[in-house]
Amino acid sequence: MLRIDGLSAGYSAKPVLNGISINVEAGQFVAIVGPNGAGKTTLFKTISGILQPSGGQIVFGEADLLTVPPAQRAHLGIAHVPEGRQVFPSLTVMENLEMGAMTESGRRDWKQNIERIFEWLPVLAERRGQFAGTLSGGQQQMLAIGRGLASSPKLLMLDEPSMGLAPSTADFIFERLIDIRKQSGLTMLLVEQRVAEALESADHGYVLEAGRVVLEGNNETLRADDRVRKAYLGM
Ligand SMILES: Nc1ncnc2c1ncn2[C@@H]1O[C@H](COP(=O)(O)OP(=O)(O)OP(=O)(O)O)[C@@H](O)[C@H]1O
Repeated sequence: MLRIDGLSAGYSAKPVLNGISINVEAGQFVAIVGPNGAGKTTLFKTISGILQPSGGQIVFGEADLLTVPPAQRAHLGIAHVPEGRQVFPSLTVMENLEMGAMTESGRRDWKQNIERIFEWLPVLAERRGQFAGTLSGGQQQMLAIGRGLASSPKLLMLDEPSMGLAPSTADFIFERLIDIRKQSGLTMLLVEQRVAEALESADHGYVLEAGRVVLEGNNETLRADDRVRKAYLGM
């Protein structure tokens, strides 16, 4: 579904991604893990078109994504749940979800989508009339995920959904993601600093360090890898 080949990107004179290659098959849950500053958010910005890469290729389905204007990428089926949630604080929960349904498929599937989103994330149904800015961090994260789902995406990209959340709340979010994926078969791409949780949730993973993929494998292989165990799992 998504093929990234030799991608390089950065900010002005600062290179961040150095020729990385990543594959996401339809229906897969792929996690990209790595330390602070490794380039995870930069990678997502490049996929959604916020940042123009300096080299490489991104193919989504049949489309050469780098020739598609950023706003059109959402219509192709890419939903980006950004780092730090970025919900619209002065809009209600329902209005935030409606903002997510601005794509053609989101508008078409709205009735069915909203029912499923409320089923998967019931707190959004309970608080549908509440201003998003008054929600807790965990609730805002669920709203950001719900807004992504409301666009009826083919690929849901999640940038550090656990950021700034208490471990128990983060665990709850990961459980919801596993459940949503199981029930919908949706393709998901996650970037995370919480390596253990990310590799438990996903079926395939990449370790990104200083803008390079240093390891790749299915979640079992990565969790058993000595380097991953020492550097990221505290073993
Ligand atoms: N707008 C920007 N301008 C210049 N440098 C930036 C910008 N955004 C990020 N960087 C730098 O690019 C590098 C990679 O940042 P990025 O946010 O992609 O890393 P990350 O792996 O997502 O880390 P984190 O988990 O801290 O978000 C870092 O050194 C960061 O300081």
